[in-house]
Amino acid sequence: MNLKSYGNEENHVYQAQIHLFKHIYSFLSSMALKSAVELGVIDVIHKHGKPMTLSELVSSLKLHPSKVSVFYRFMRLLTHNGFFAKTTVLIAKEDGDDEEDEEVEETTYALTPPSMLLINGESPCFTTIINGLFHPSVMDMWHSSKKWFGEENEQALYESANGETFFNFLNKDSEAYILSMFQEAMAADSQMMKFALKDCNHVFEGLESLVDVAGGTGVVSKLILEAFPHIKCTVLDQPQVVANLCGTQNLNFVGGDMFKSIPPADAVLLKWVLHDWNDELCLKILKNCKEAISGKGKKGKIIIIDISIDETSEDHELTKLQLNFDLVMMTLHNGKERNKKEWKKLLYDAGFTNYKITPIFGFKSLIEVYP
Ligand SMILES: C[S@@+](CC[C@H](N)C(=O)[O-])C[C@H]1O[C@@H](n2cnc3c(N)ncnc32)[C@H](O)[C@@H]1O
Repeated sequence: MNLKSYGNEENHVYQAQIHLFKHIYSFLSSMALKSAVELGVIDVIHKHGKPMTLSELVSSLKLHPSKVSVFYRFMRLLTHNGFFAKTTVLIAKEDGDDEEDEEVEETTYALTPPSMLLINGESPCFTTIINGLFHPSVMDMWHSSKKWFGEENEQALYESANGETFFNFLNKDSEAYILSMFQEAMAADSQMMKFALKDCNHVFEGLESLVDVAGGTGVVSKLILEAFPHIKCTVLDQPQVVANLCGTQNLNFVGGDMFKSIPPADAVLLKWVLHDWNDELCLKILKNCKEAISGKGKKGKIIIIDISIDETSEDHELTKLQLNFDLVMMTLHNGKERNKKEWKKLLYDAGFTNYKITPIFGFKSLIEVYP
């Protein structure tokens, strides 16, 4: 089978080349975004409080004056990709004589909603996800993928390439900043819950207690408590994650191991947790969750927030993002994003009898599970 079997029309060949090159070159868009974050372009425009001209940006960012034209082209791609919005303004140009100053047209760059998610100090801020995903150990592992595909073991690509698991790398003392960077990235995503909570209030109504399993620094629990202050929330995570965290009257941090046991409650929340693990380990977690809610009989519930891949969706870009997430989970720690059929099997295998999947968190879904 070759291109000729599709006919010789030029259009086919050109379209094929465009498709191919789009994918080969797509990493440049990611890299340009990473550089924009590193340079501080987004923070500088945010602090300026209004759109900035190219020369204002070059001077605020302390770029070398010889880089003005390359910086313009860099901003051109990022603007095309939707991270900056361009407007033209008239700026008075002083010409030194007594005559009225001449006005010249200049382009200014403003932030857009996607770049506003990358402002340091604002909430949510996703720069830590960029720093984490583009860490050299994560980027470089891809050079070992051929070796990895030839190996019999069950190591993730990250471990095969770097000689240690991704979670070990996060937990290493010498890399403490990496663990806090990861926790910050998770916390940023959790902040997004505040936009969706109103759509899923019904899920938390009537609950007296909730365990946020692998709940990190407790951002989601705190948001739930803002809406439902009477719920007794327990955040269970690894001892080193919760060691220095202070609870409140209704928020309790517990260091433990979700594979061993989970404190009892009316409901268990698993946000962005099951996608980290293979089916065998997810079954262990889910069975412990089932045990934790057993005191509530048929009324206990598990609330899962994770991706449910929909390959039939007409939103091709959304599905692509979900499939990209699946590769991140697969290569970093043998986790996986699941489609509807895979969720059904996993939940029934864990002994649950009833569940409902609702896509309400952008690319993620709310999955309500009952015994
Ligand atoms: C992807 S993060 C999700 C954090 C949080 N649920 C959120 O959405 O922000 C996964 C979490 O699992 C925690 N974790 C890993 N192994 C664990 C274990 N055996 N018991 C409890 N928590 C664990 C990690 O420390 C991390 O906080």
